Amino acid sequence: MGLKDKQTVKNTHLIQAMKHAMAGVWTVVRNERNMRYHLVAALFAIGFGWYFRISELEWLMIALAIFFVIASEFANTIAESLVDLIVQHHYDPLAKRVKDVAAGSVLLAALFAVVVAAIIFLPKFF
Ligand SMILES: Nc1ncnc2c1ncn2[C@@H]1O[C@H](COP(=O)(O)OP(=O)(O)OP(=O)(O)O)[C@@H](O)[C@H]1O
Repeated sequence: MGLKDKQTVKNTHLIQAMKHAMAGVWTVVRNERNMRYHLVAALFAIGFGWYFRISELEWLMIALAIFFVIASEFANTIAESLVDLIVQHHYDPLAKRVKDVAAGSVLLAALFAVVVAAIIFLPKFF
């Protein structure tokens, strides 16, 4: 059960809903190249955090940055998919606007993550 089933009615129980949600997560990880870069960056941040024994507050900021980037990438994928569904790959200035703004939100989230990582880790290196 997942993205490939033909269900179009509401989920009837929690397990069914969870399976569809997990299929959604997997489809983003599998299909979005940028998502894989985000996950590698997150693994590095977690590795450095473990190595430098960062504080609880620093872990919270790293977790916030990681989830913010991932959530933005999901929103970006939703926007791209909806645009493609609506315009079917025909050029449309509004489609461009939606996709560019969605991509911009991922860029801003990634910048936030870089700033958080720099504030936490740069002093530990130098
Ligand atoms: N239907 C369209 N009409 C107008 N411009 C489009 C359309 N589809 C894509 N574009 C332009 O091409 C760019 C790339 O679109 P695409 O769907 O490949 O997203 P993407 O760059 O792969 O996003 P990401 O890298 O975040 O996965 C968009 O940001 C937009 O500027």
